[in-house]
Amino acid sequence: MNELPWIEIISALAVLAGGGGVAGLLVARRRRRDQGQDGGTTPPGSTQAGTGTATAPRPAAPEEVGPAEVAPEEAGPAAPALDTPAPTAGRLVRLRDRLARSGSPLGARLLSVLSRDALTEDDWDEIEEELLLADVGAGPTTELLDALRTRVRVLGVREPAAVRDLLRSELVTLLDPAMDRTLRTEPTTAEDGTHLPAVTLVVGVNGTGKTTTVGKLARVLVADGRTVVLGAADTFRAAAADQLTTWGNRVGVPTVRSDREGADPASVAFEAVTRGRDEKVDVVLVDTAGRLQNKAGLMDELGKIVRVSSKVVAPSEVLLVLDATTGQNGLTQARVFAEVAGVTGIVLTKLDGTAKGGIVVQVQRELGVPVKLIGLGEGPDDLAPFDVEEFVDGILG
Ligand SMILES: Nc1nc2c(ncn2[C@@H]2O[C@H](COP(=O)(O)OP(=O)(O)OP(=O)(O)O)[C@@H](O)[C@H]2O)c(=O)[nH]1
Repeated sequence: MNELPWIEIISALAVLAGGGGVAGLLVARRRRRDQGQDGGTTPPGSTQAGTGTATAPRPAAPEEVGPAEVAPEEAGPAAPALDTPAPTAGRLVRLRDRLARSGSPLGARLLSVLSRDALTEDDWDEIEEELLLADVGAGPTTELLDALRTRVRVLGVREPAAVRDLLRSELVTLLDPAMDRTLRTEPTTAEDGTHLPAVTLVVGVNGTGKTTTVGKLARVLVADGRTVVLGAADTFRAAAADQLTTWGNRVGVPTVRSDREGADPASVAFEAVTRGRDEKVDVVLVDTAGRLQNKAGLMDELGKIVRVSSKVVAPSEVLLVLDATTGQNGLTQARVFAEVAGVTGIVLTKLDGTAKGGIVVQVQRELGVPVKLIGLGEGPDDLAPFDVEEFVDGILG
């Protein structure tokens, strides 16, 4: 029997096996990259079902520094290759279809009514109902209706493109584009030359997406070239610190945490801010608990965190995380936090899962504080700086 065909078959099998291996590696690598960036739908530390339960193991042994109960979490030698977070610029445009996908977007529904031939009182009632259902709030709804009625009557606008422009400009006005939405994340220098990191406290009721937002915000800052330290001051739920550490590790950001459940959150915040100062880091992001039963307890805890951190450097941002799907209930919580914690900006999460985008208007009006960031999904880079015009274009579909 001729040996040549066998040699060829064996070589061919070897090539196939080798090639398959390379292809498999490429697929696996691409899958990992996709999960880490745009296409990823599973954030670190959360379950597939998105329940927020931390499943990730603690990746590195903590190194003891500072008071015995607080230990910083390092990226560690076993940490996987770092992610490259998606650039911040253009994120809202990239995620815009998430707004349009959340049921029928408010803008599109309004447009369909406004484009009818002759607008009757019933049509105007329908518009009012749409606005109220979308959580725009009673006051802003009346304002928008009045403005639209006047302009439709005075200008006699009829063609769809003109109606769209009209609605767009009224929605933009309602969202107050003049509000300052910049995140204060610039470090400063004290008179004696000490480096002072910018400190951002993230507050809000549990389950709104606080820990996830801190993780995503760290990625936004890293994408913008900032150095970051995380402080896991949500010591109520031990898994929150694990979740945060995992987020940090993915972008090479250390987490200061306590291994003792129920440890003093103010002491963790203090250690995080101190580390940020000593290591000349740009921004310290502090996650807090917020599941306190009453206002007095909340006031005590947040007040203490602010007081104690301010011994090193006072927070330049207090971001309140609100779940857009909770409507009026969220607004009540927001008022309490705004009163207690001196909120400087709102992060509205889960706007991808609701047709109630109007909550942005109501929250800003009620609290007099701008929405600075919005969450549009569970992927690690699904947090975008809020931009009024891009948002309105999103809800107009
Ligand atoms: N669809 C969607 N889900 C989000 C968004 N932001 C956060 N989530 C999900 O909301 C759930 C709760 O998020 P967490 O960050 O654990 O909430 P938390 O406020 O820190 O909760 P505690 O740590 O228990 O106080 C997680 O499953 C997140 O993935 C968003 O913008 N869109």
